Amino acid sequence: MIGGASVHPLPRSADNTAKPPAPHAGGLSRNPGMPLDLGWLEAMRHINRSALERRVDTLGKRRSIKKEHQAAWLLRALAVMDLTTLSSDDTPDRVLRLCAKARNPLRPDLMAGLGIEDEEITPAAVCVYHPFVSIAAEALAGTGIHVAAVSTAFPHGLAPLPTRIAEIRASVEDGADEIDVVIPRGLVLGAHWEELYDEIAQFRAACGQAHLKVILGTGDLATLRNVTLASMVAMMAGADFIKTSTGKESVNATLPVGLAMVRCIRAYHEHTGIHIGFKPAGGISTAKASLDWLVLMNEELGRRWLEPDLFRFGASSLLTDIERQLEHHLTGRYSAAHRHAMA
Ligand SMILES: O=C[C@H](O)COP(=O)(O)O
Repeated sequence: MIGGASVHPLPRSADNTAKPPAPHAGGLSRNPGMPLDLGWLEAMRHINRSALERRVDTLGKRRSIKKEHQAAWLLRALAVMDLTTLSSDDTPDRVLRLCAKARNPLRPDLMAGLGIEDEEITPAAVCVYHPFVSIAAEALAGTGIHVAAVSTAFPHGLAPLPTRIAEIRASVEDGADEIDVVIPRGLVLGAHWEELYDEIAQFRAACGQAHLKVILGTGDLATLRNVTLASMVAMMAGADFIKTSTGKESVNATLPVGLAMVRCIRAYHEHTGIHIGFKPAGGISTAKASLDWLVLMNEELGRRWLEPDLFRFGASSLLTDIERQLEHHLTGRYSAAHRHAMA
């Protein structure tokens, strides 16, 4: 379930320069979904790619994050992270090490240097394949760190529908409270919107109380129009989050695609009053990239969408660079990546 994990300071205003305020503590109700509205889809078809690209170009240029606030933003990036391992050679030991890292993501000397040794700093969730869900759930019990399972024949989504639905149920049964499903990209490429809607609605039902994140596999979708229409269908069908990529496509999360998706989230919110979360994932491995995404969220959707119940990074190696940058912030020096436990 999304919400409830520890939250950390973040800049207050949309100018990306203000000091961190008190943490926000609220949780959210689920997205109940709505009937498939083909007329609304029709109205969303016209995408101005160059306008989106121009907007992305302005991010971070017009208003850069002040140096003295960078550490707070990096801690925010950590707090909204789904710390992920999705490798073919994953083992129970690796997942246990990842969970230990999630419980204590920063070295004690960094925590002390930043003056946050008394705070609970954790990523929002650990994200794993189904066979490791029960191990992660046990290792993270009582921490408030969520357990996310990738599901529905990740990364391609090409197993029979009953198999994919059974996989969701099995992961929920094993203790996952967030389910990251993939869609069959062919349903988007063939404009089979009713079928896509029905599948996602069934995924939503199978999740029960677990929150549903819908991975679009944007690198496979060919056009920003497809990304937009798939985002809208996913939200109408009951997605609590929409997520860019699996990390396995040849094109990962990009800012123009992210911008198109957050504008869909804004449109859905304006139309229904419902807050949908956003999870860029795949290839986000540097602190600098994470700041670009945070600025995008802050400027496009506002501060509310910087909380872990509405924003996540899916990332397997980002934490290592965040630690390095925090160390640099404190000491003016970079240490070797191997000094950081996830390297
Ligand atoms: O959902 C998370 C992604 O699979 C992580 O991708 P990454 O390994 O490129 O960070």
